[in-house]
Amino acid sequence: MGAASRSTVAAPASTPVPVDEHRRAVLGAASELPVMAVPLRKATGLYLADDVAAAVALPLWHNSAMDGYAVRAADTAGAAPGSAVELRIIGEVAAGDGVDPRLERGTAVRIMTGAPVPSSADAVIPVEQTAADVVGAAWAERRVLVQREVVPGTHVRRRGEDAAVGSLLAHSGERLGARRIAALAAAGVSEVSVRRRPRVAVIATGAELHTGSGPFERGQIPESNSVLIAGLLAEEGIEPVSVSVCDDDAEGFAARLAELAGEVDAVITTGGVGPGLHDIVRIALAIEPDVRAVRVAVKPGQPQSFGRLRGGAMIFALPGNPVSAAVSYELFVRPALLRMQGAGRLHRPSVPAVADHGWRGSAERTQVLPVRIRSTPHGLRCSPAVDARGYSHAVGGHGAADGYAIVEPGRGDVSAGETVETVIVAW
Ligand SMILES: Nc1nc2c(c(=O)[nH]1)N[C@H]1C(S)=C(S)[C@@H](COP(=O)(O)OP(=O)(O)OC[C@H]3O[C@@H](n4cnc5c(N)ncnc54)[C@H](O)[C@@H]3O)O[C@H]1N2
Ligand code: MOO
Repeated sequence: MGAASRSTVAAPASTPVPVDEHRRAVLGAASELPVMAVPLRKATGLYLADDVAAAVALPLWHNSAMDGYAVRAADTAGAAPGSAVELRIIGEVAAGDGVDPRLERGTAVRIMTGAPVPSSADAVIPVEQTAADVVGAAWAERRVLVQREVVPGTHVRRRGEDAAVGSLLAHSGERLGARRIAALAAAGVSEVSVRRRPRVAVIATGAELHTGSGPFERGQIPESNSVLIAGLLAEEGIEPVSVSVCDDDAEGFAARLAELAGEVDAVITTGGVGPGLHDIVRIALAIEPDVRAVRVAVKPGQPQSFGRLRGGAMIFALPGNPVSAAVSYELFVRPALLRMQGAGRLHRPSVPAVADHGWRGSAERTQVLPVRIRSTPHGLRCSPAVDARGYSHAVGGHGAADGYAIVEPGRGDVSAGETVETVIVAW
């Protein structure tokens, strides 16, 4: 069936759906992806599907926090500048040494930072707090002068004080960032259970789109939405399996969708969701029973479709206006992709910022305004990165935005000095 014969398909229902309601619907349609075991060192950026316990204690051994002397604290009783206690040095333990020299009364062991503290010692004296060794030919002939009394535990990092064996170091739903991965590596974990990353295809639609560097014939524009969406995915650690640009051929687009629907977990399209004659995405999706066209009460990003294609993949059909596509991705697609990965946190934190300049608000829709955000000693300040009167096309200004101001419907205009909620998306 050609584009013309489908152009009578109804445009999205005209009652706009509030942002929260649409987000709930999108998240409700997103299901978690399968769990797999991966080597810890390959798991950066993935989300845990299980809690993870420390396989070994942290630290693993009582060990020295200083280069110095391992002693029995009781042997230093009475030590003071001017009345030093002399201890006989019976050996040395460096980091990595497996030796466990036995300290008798009045003895000490030269020890390095990180080396296991001998079982019979209970404190470490930093080398700076001792007087020079009396050097002889062998360890047994050396002496150290201690000028300060120490209590048991001094400069000893106790086994398990950071984390006991079996204690939970990470929880299901948490992202494996570098810090978390290092903690698990230190605790002897070598493999983790995670959800796999979504396989995502990106299709930008529009006959005007030119993917080269020009020259541009009248009506053509440089294509940027596929670059945007692929980049946003990459920021989340998702490498799209395919990125394509498709002209306004409804049949070709439908065939491509059918092909992808069995191969990927999600398809993200941009453009072609409006009520125009050539809005082929809306037209092609009209025959999909589980895909819904909606008008969301958001500015920008009103017309969009989402749901599940018959082949199984989720589809997010975003508006073609670049800022509308970016805002829709941020509000709806990103949380859905996170839900698919089993992430515990689906939304970025909202942070208040004071408006440097006022702007025109939106009476009926949630306004998502690209803003530049700056940090001051008195908190965050923000100013519009685009002209708030109309910016869904303003891909240039949007590129300079650090985040979005989220202004609830009905709030009206924002005046300079007022506080607004923002989400930071680039810093
Ligand atoms: N009669 C009506 N017209 C429009 C309505 C409406 O309600 N009634 N809604 C407007 C709104 S709001 C939006 S948003 C757009 C949605 O339209 P489409 O999704 O069909 O987007 P297109 O028409 O394909 O493109 C819109 C705009 O964005 C440019 N674009 C598209 N794709 C790209 C790309 N990959 N890279 C760069 N720029 C792109 C395109 O050239 C257009 O300028 O509909 C309004 N109209
Ligand atoms: O919803 Mo459109 O995205 O306002 O430009």
